[in-house]
Amino acid sequence: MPSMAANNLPRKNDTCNNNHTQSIEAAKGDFVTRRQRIQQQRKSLPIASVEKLLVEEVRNNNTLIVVGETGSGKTTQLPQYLFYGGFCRDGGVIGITQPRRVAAVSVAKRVAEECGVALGQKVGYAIRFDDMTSASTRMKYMTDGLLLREALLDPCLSKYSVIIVDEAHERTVHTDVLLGLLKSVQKTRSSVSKVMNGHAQNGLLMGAEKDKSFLMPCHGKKLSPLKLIIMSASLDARVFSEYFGSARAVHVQGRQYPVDILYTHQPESDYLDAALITIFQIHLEESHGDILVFLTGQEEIESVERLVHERLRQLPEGNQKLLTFPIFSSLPSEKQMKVFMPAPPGFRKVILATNIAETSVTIPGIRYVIDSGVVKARIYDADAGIESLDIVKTSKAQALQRSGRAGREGPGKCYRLYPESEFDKFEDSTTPEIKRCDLSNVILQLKALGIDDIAGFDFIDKPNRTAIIRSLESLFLLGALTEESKLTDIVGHQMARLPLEPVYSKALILSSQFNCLEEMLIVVAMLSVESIFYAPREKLEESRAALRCFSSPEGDHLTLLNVFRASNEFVVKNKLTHSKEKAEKNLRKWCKDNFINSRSLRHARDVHSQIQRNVEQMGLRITSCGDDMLVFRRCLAASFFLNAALKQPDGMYRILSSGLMVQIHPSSVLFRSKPECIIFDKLVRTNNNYIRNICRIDYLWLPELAPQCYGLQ
Ligand SMILES: Nc1ncnc2c1ncn2[C@@H]1O[C@H](COP(=O)(O)OP(=O)(O)OP(=O)(O)O)[C@@H](O)[C@H]1O
Repeated sequence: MPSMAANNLPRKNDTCNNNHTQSIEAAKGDFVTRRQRIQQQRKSLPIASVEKLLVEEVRNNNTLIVVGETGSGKTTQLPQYLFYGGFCRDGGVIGITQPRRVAAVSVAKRVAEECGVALGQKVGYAIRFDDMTSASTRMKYMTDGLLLREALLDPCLSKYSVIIVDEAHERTVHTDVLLGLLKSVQKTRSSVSKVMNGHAQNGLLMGAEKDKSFLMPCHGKKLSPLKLIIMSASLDARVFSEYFGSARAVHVQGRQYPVDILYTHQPESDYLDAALITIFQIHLEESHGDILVFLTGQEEIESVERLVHERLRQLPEGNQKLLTFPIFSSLPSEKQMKVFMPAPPGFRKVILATNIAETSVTIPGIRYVIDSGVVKARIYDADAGIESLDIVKTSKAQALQRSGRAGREGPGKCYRLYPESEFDKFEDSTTPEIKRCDLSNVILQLKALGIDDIAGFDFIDKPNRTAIIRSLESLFLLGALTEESKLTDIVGHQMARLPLEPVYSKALILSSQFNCLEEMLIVVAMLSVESIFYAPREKLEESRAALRCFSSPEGDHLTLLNVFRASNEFVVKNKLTHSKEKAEKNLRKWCKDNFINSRSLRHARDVHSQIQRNVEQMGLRITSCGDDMLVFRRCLAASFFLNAALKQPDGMYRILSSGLMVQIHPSSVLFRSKPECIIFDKLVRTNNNYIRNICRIDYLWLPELAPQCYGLQ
């Protein structure tokens, strides 16, 4: 792989700089200083000294793999180099995909600032339900899932001249599907540009030669070949290069600042406690600088947050200047963005994050990283046909990314809460998600893109065959596919349009026939967020009493419905008598009094509005079943029948579709009453196989409502 030596010296003739000279001169005071500092910082990035070389490489190669250390400047700089290198000259857009929303938004903001433009003009972002782009946007940051959805409407991705797939090493399921799709689009566009000089066949052109089923309607558009750049800090360039037909790979050398890595001597039995101790060790002993802690999920983050506050109260006042900021995927975007705001003078910020802050993001002020060494990952048991979220060790690549979040503005330190010998045993890279997840959603999306031969699709890593078959089976049973594995005319297409897990989409579609879509919208929204209830250890009895006020003997779904409706009533009453701010404050208090997680409830309310818009656009009728909850439970049984389970003499449950033995999670309102037959929403594996979100059903409903699965044949 050729290496590009980088030096940190400022260069002459920085094009972007020249273009900005006028605006810099016009600006005053702080603004000028900040702009100058940013431009200085840009020039000192390792990637800056190879700008021209990189632009030449992209000009000469349709596909390029770019590998560079964390913080070398790939994500923020390369799109600008290409913009000024003329790649948008004919109105083409440079699309940069990120695996995560927070990265797409925060990097776009930074690049807009570097270019001295308003966000949404030359530089913009687009994530699900939030489009900050305009006709003049030429550098567009987005999630990889969003670009996949764009491909549904424009299979040739004709507005893009360049697509950069960033953080490809993460190998999320969306990244992998996108890579296969882009490879195909690239071939199609190359043939279109050739054919345009000759003949186009009814505007339909063949995609990848291998994938004969992939016909792409390009409507005789004049298209230039698509430039594709695959980018990452820790990427096995060879795998990607081979996949793209020996594509050229370049390595940008050099990192910005050193990061000291510190390990524990012994393995830690409780990483949460270890994280807490390390936070305070840094806070009390180390010089200024903010702290970023990697944990596995919302529950852990919120419990560490509570413990930090408790310990702070025990410290002398002078040492209490520590502020906590959580960040996890289900936190509303504007709350996520709070982590990027500087701490007030004299205060230190501690950010408690999941792996969503692991790649691409630069959080200003971070000097210390605490890495728990674990992550919550999707694991699919193809034999049982069940996906679960398990806590697993990170890979070396992930550990590297985590430490890379320090040392972006100055030298940093990374505290790994495990011994070095354990790090040596980590896998080099994370197993691609496509090899360990339920494929139903991917298959639905591919089918909607017109790709019928799933096993024949050119995946960089083929998913497990049993997993494909399992997912095809469950989509068939849900009514999304015909026996020939084609998308069904109505249900299949409707399910593909909804941005939800297939079983949730099915529940919404069915509920409109059962006349309980109003209730199902609420329940699907509440199921889409993590932990609505919280039960602090020291107030266990009070929190249980609060839960009893909402709980339904029929199960958790109806309990969640009661919570949502009670909160709605409270909001409506409050809106009449109070200002918006006061009403929101009151709702937070109501949540606190009732041991309800106000963040989660707010997120559920957002999801509810979004999916309500979706179903209205699809023309589904939103009606209510009123007090007839039997209808609603029957609708749940008709949708979640693959998750039906029967009580065994020992109080365990057997999942009917797979035979797997499971237990009701203690947080369920049905934990004690243990009905004979139930449906559940999720399987969580700890030491036991726990099922969560349970609803009581009648066993005899199953052959009636899901004869395709339980019919007597
Ligand atoms: N929002 C920001 N605020 C301050 N500095 C920033 C910001 N975003 C980027 N930078 C600076 O630009 C540098 C390069 O960031 P960039 O995201 O382009 O690097 P990268 O090579 O893509 O790294 P990674 O692979 O870790 O995402 C950072 O190290 C930091 O110094």
